[in-house]
Amino acid sequence: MSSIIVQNLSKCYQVAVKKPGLKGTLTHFFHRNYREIKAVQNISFRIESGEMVGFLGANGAGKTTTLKMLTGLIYPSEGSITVAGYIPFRRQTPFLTKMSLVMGQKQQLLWDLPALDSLRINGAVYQIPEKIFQKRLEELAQMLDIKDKLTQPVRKLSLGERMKAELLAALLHHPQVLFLDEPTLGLDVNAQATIRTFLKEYNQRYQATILLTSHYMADITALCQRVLLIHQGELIYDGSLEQLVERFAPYREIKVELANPLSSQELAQYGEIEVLEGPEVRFLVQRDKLTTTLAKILSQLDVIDLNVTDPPIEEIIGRLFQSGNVNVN
Ligand SMILES: Nc1ncnc2c1ncn2[C@@H]1O[C@H](COP(=O)(O)OP(=O)(O)OP(=O)(O)O)[C@@H](O)[C@H]1O
Repeated sequence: MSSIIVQNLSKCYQVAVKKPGLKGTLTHFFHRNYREIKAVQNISFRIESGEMVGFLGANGAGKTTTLKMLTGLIYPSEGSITVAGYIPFRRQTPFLTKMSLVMGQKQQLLWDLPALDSLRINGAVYQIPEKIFQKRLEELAQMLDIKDKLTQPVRKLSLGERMKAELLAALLHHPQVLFLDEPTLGLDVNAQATIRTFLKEYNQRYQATILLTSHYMADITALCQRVLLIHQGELIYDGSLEQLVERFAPYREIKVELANPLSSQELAQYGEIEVLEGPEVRFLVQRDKLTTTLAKILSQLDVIDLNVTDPPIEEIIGRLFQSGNVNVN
């Protein structure tokens, strides 16, 4: 069953344009000129219940705008959305109890109070009975390993601890659909990994549908088999991450350990030399030339060890962000 259905969704922002200087300010006061920003343009996709999908795009591509429309914070200019069977911008109570939005750069916990107080407020807002509240608190705090920090004022928590407490607050009412906008932003590698493990466990334990944006590809590769790629407001890819990498990694890396070192002149015929250190050499080879190059290396050189790897995924995605040159499946 589809948990999120988006059809021909668009969002245009009207932005007032003001000329510089006093004259510009006065003119602007009496007569405003507007410019249109097409933040999201005619995008359609479906996400099944329990799926965890990555939402990728460069800065300003339209991710947050889409998430805001999916959670009913802003109206779409055109198109339709259904989330857990509801139309988000109507903001009906049953809809609000079925979903949650966590933004890495915004917080809902009250700064000067212990997180537990904010959690209690959320418990009351969502009308969670005391027994269930205690049970969920215990369970989520344990999964997030944050129990002993909940009585401390939020301002005294580290960034990672605060993010864990934010997630706890967002999940107390057990939403079926979870929207995450950069949940690991600014966290160190260990804290990122903890959040990732938690999200995976939460998704599996409660079959929650999760749509996640992150600029850290490690989050996406660890959590999402499927990705949506948005470029200048348009959906340019909807499919598996694996296929995306397969199709758009233009070259592969061959790492070879030779029995005897050879000069770069002798090795140049096998591919572009990336690194040459004694008997170890790394070549960059076009994907379509991989098999012939491997055969040539193995038949002509005295090889002790050889392995083939893809270029880093950040590099592939970064290139796609720049070119936007992908066709939607
Ligand atoms: N409230 C707004 N008024 C006018 N323009 C806006 C508004 N919010 C976003 N935009 C513009 O819409 C476009 C999409 O912005 P959006 O925040 O959705 O991108 P994003 O993919 O989330 O980027 P980032 O990764 O930097 O957060 C950008 O050009 C942005 O400047």
